[in-house]
Amino acid sequence: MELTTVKDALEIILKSAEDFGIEEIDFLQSSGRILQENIVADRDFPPFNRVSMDGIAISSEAFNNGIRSFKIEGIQAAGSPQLSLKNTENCIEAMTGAVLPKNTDAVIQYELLTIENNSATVNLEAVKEFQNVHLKGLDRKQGDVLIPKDILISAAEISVFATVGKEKVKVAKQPKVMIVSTGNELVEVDQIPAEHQIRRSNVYALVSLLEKLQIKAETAHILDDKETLTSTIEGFLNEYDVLLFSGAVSKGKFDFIPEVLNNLGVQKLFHQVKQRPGKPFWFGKKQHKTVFAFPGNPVSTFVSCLKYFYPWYYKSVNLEMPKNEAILSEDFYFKPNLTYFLQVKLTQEEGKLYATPIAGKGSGDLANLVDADAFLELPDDSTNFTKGTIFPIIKFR
Ligand SMILES: Nc1nc2c(c(=O)[nH]1)N[C@H]1C(S)=C(S)[C@@H](COP(=O)(O)OP(=O)(O)OC[C@H]3O[C@@H](n4cnc5c(N)ncnc54)[C@H](O)[C@@H]3O)O[C@H]1N2
Ligand code: MOO
Ligand SMILES: [Mg+2]
Repeated sequence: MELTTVKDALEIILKSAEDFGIEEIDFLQSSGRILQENIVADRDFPPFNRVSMDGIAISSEAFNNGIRSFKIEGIQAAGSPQLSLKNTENCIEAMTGAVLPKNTDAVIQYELLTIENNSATVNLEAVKEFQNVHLKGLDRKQGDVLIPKDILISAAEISVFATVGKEKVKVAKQPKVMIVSTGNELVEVDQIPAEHQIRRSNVYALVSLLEKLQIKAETAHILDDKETLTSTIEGFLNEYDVLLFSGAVSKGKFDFIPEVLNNLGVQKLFHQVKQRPGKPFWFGKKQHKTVFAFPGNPVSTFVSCLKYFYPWYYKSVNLEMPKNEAILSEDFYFKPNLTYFLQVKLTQEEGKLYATPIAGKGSGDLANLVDADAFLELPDDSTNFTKGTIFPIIKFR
């Protein structure tokens, strides 16, 4: 069977991106989600002439007319309505965050004053109009778009939602995802495996990788039995937008997933990719349902999720996928005519990112991932990869 190249596989996957619509959620729950509305300034930023130093507010004209001692008329606190200076040769004490009092246009900080007998004496050569005043509308004007739609929400956006009173924000809906492990050898995390068993680690790697995208996936385990697989997966296809499988897609006597999916009407878009690890990867669609069936070896599942599910999700929510690259720090040799996802440790030196190979013992060696930060993507058309060459990387830290 002809293998699909990594490039073609990714292209097919990106073409099958889906739109999951829009939902409105609590602004504080929106970090990591993709904004689906423009956020507009409900008033000027700042909304009034804001005092930006604790001190006294004066009329700069009075200062320029030679006055240096200003009788204190009152105190303008933050959170109090605007006061008015009655005699422009006097001053009002004014606090950071307060409205600049009427008839004043400059603030002198306490450090530059002496206050005695309710009078503030200024020891300064010059006072500039609006010094220490953050002018109304200086940052943004009412009606300005503060945040455009289609951006990834982070703490900076959360603070803007709060300041404009957006308690609910419109974000892209997340796909409903079911992560399925298969295999009679697998037991739960809290179980003691028998000699011939192992714990089902791949599903939890996938759960965690999806959590990074703010997707809360559900999980299930199905034994290697065709009928159980068929009836359970049929239910999942009705209920979920995306099914992620790990295992049972290769040549084994109990690798039933491709056959079962085919019987359930999921159209295969490719099976087997020109890559290591992850060669037996199967991908298909049933109308708007998307099925990623990753090979069961732990590193295969791990890298395939990053290489294929991540870009599919980014495309689906209309977001640019970040691209990274690094410099290979030592020569590396890989013979097979396959794209090789080499595990690497990343280090930064003089502003450059270097990737040091830590290949591990193959796609079953999940403990090796702990020492790696990323996969370096080495193309299928070479065997000798020389130190100093730049390659794309898929980071997972
Ligand atoms: N005759 C051939 N055999 C194999 C080929 C091949 O081309 N011809 N490909 C190999 C490659 S490459 C891979 S990768 C694996 C893929 O196998 P499957 O997708 O069929 O996965 P399983 O057979 O179910 O399991 C493989 C391996 O992974 C372990 N596994 C499975 N699920 C989990 C899980 N949730 N957590 C932890 N470990 C899991 C499973 O116990 C097996 O050890 O096939 C090769 N064989
Ligand atoms: O695709 Mo497999 O991961 O090379 O063991
Ligand atoms: Mg197998």
